[in-house]
Amino acid sequence: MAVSTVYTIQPLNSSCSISTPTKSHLGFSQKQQVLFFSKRINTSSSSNSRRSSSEIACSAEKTVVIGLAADSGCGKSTFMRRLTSVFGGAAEPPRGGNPDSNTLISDTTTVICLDDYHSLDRTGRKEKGVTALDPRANNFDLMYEQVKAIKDGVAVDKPIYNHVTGLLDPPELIKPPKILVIEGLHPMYDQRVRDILDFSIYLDISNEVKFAWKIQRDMAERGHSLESIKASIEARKPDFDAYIDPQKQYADVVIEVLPTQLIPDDNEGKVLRVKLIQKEGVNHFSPVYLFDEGSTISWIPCGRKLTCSYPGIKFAYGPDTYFGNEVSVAEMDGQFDRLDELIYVESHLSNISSKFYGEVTQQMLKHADFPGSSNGTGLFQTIVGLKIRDLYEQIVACRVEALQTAKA
Ligand SMILES: Nc1ncnc2c1ncn2[C@@H]1O[C@H](COP(=O)(O)OP(=O)(O)OP(=O)(O)O)[C@@H](O)[C@H]1O
Ligand SMILES: O=C(CO)[C@H](O)[C@H](O)COP(=O)(O)O
Repeated sequence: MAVSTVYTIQPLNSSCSISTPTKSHLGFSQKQQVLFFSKRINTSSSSNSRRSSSEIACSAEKTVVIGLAADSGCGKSTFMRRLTSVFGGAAEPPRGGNPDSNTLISDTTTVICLDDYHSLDRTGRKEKGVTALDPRANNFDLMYEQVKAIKDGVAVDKPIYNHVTGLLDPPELIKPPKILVIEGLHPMYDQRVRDILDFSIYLDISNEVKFAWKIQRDMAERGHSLESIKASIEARKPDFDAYIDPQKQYADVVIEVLPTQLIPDDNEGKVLRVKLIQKEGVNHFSPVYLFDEGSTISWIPCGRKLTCSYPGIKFAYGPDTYFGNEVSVAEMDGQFDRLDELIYVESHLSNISSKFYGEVTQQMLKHADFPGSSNGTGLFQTIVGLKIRDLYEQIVACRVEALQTAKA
C-alpha cells in the first residue's frame, strides 16, 4: 500500500466564505468564518472516509472537536486522564459549579460527557422501559446544536445528568476551549455530530475483557455481586450491539482489547492483546508504524534489551481493511515487566508524534499507577494522546498559514 501525501496550502476564492463577527446570546464573539483549503494528493484510496476527498478544509473554526466512544466502564476516564496529561495541567470540574458535574476542564481541553444529553432521567427510562443506550433516551438535536456552537466559538448552557441522583440538573455554562472532547456512549451515532468531529476514537473492549474489568471495579470497589454484574451486562447487550458497537466503523482510530493469544485458552483476562486500528487518509493524522511503513511485521522484543516474564510480549504491524476502509494496525500482546525498558520498544515505533526521544516512556512512567500501564492499552492510549496533540497543532498551524496567505 504505497502512500504519498503532498499538502499545499492555498486560499480558494470561490470556496472562501467570510462572515462578520456576531454576538452570541451570552456575549461571546462568534468566529470569523474563513474557510481555506489545503490540497491533498494521496495515492491511497480510503473508501467511506468522510475526509477522503482530494481537498481538505483548513477552517478558522475556534475549537477542535474530538469524539471518544465506548461503553460504560471501558476506560474512557483513564484515557482522558492520559490525554489531558499530554497537554500538561490538571483537569478539574467547573469551579464553583455543580459538585456532580461530569465535565472536566484543563488549560487546553474541556471534556464533556454525553450522558448529559440523556433526555430521560433514571425514572423516565424505567417508566418507558428503555436503557440509556437507546437513542430515544437521548437528545441528539441538542447535542448537535451545542457541540456545533462550541466548535464555532459560542458558549452554551449544557444540561447535566446527575449520576448520583439519576436526575437532570440545571445546566452549566461551557465556554469554547481549544480542544473539546465529547466522550460517552454516542459521539458518532448521529451523522450531524459525527460530521463535525475533527477526530474520533472508539474503545472496543471485547466481552470477556469487559466482564473482567467490570468484576474488578464493581465487585471490588463498589460491592456489587457477581450475579448483578452479569445481569447488568446482559441487560445492556442488545442495545449495546444495536446502537453503540456500530459506531466503531466511523472511528478514525479504534483501540481493540482482546484476550491474549500467548496463553492457550486463557480465561483470566489479565494478559491482553491490544490492537491500534488506524484509518488511512485522515486529515492531519498519519498512522504509527513499526520498523517499516506498509510492511507486515511480527516482532518479539524480549531478550537482552527487554525483560519479559511468561508469557512474553509480541508486537505485530501491517496494513488491513476495516469496515471497507484501508487501515494500518499495530498490535501488542503481553505485558511489560519493567516500564523503564519501554524506551526500547518506543525507539522502534515511528510517527508517534512525540516532541522528544522517550516521551511515550516518560508519560507511561508518570502514570504507572493507571489501569493498563503495563500493557498495550496504556501504550496505545498514550500514543493516541500524542497524535491528538499533533493533530491539534497541525490544525492551528494550517489555520495560521491560511490566514497569512489570505492577508498577503
Ligand atoms: N486498560 C485497563 N486495564 C485494566 N483495567 C482497566 C483498564 N481501563 C479501565 N480498566 C478498569 O475499568 C474500570 C473503568 O475504567 P474507567 O473509569 O476509565 O472507564 P469509563 O469508561 O470512564 O467508565 P464509566 O463510563 O462507567 O465512568 C477501572 O476502574 C478499571 O478497573
Ligand atoms: O451507560 C451509562 C453511561 O455512563 C450509564 O449507565 C447511563 O448514563 C445511566 O446512568 P445511571 O446508571 O447513573 O442512571
